[in-house]
Amino acid sequence: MADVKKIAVIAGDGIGPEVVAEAEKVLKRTEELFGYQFETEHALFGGIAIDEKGTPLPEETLKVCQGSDAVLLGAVGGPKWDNNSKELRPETGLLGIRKALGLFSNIRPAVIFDCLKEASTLKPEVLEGTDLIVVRELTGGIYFGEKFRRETENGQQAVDTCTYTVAEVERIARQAFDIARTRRKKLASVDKANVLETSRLWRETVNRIAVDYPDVELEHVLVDNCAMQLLRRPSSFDVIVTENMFGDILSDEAAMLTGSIGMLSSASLGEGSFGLYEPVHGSAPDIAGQGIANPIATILSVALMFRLTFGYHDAADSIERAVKEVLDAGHRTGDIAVDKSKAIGTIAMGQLIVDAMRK
Ligand SMILES: NC(=O)c1ccc[n+]([C@@H]2O[C@H](COP(=O)([O-])OP(=O)(O)OC[C@H]3O[C@@H](n4cnc5c(N)ncnc54)[C@H](O)[C@@H]3O)[C@@H](O)[C@H]2O)c1
Ligand SMILES: CC(C)[C@H](C(=O)O)[C@@H](O)C(=O)O
Ligand SMILES: [Mg+2]
Repeated sequence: MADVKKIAVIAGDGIGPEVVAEAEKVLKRTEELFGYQFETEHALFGGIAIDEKGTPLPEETLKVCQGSDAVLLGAVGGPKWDNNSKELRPETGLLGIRKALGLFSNIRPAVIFDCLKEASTLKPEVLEGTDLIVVRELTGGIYFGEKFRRETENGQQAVDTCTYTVAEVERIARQAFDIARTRRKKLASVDKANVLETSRLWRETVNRIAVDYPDVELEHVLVDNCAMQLLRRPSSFDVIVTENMFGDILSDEAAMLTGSIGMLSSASLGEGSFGLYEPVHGSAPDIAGQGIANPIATILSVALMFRLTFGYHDAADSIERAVKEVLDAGHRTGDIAVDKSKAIGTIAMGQLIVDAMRK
């Protein structure tokens, strides 16, 4: 019997449905070319789920994800829901789904396509050879610590708590070391150990785990310095491992090395092969509905799904080669176009990539 892979598709808000539609065409083309079989099931998530179901993460959406081999996610959020209470925010649904599915590790590769060097705001010679992965801890830290407000004699006070346990740091550190082992064997652990207690625990724990990985060169970098070094010497980084909020910020910064946040894919993983795949970017309300969003981050997220969850390396290679070919041929969406007047739209870019896929 054919091995049919179940994929939950949660397109979300803003440009989410626009870029996910192109990624679904890539799934279809993969079936035709390679004979793999996918069964997709769509579910409501984010702002649209708040509007239609009264909650950003409906129970049935979670069930669809839990009953699938992988999840393909677009993006959530938008001004319409920005003033809602915490429970009725699309972003709360995103944190909820990551936690509920046990996705503690978020892999965000930033790879430079040679032909896009001129699209970056950095000088081409600084970018030369840049190929890094941010491994972001995804279910701990200040995102998930206790939050509340209280009245004080100086008025209202808001509290966000940052916590990490040794076990939480250990599992993400091991994963980052394992990834580094398959690459250039360099790991930068990023923290703020000069100020934060969670960072001191982070550093101690990473140092302890490092003993099991003598072949991997480890450096500790303070987060403010890392933000600067990423622009100064991006090619010297191989794998960067860091806590939740630092990883959020540094991965958006790393996106600009590649020319646009519209290029950055991601995988969120737990203990097994199950994964949630999404572009690093958000719902981009400023361009939503115009058909101009770059679908490449989402399409490359499908390639990551093939590699990391399904082991379909031939299909992943095909997608990545197709993206490179289309870019090499000079096709650009507005975010990566030097000459904006020649930019093509989301659907045109998606179709070019689908057409360039080969066995
Ligand atoms: N994973 C997610 O679902 C996710 C991630 C980040 C932000 N968000 C949410 O998205 C909303 C907008 O956030 P933001 O504006 O800070 O970040 P954003 O990533 O949505 O947009 C930042 C900038 O990048 C551009 N951009 C993003 N993706 C693009 C693409 N594929 N092609 C071309 N240009 C692209 C946008 O037009 C915008 O100018 C907020 O509600 C935020 O909470 C969601
Ligand atoms: C939308 C938001 C909650 C999310 C995060 O901070 O994790 C986003 O910025 C991301 O990078 O996936
Ligand atoms: Mg982010």
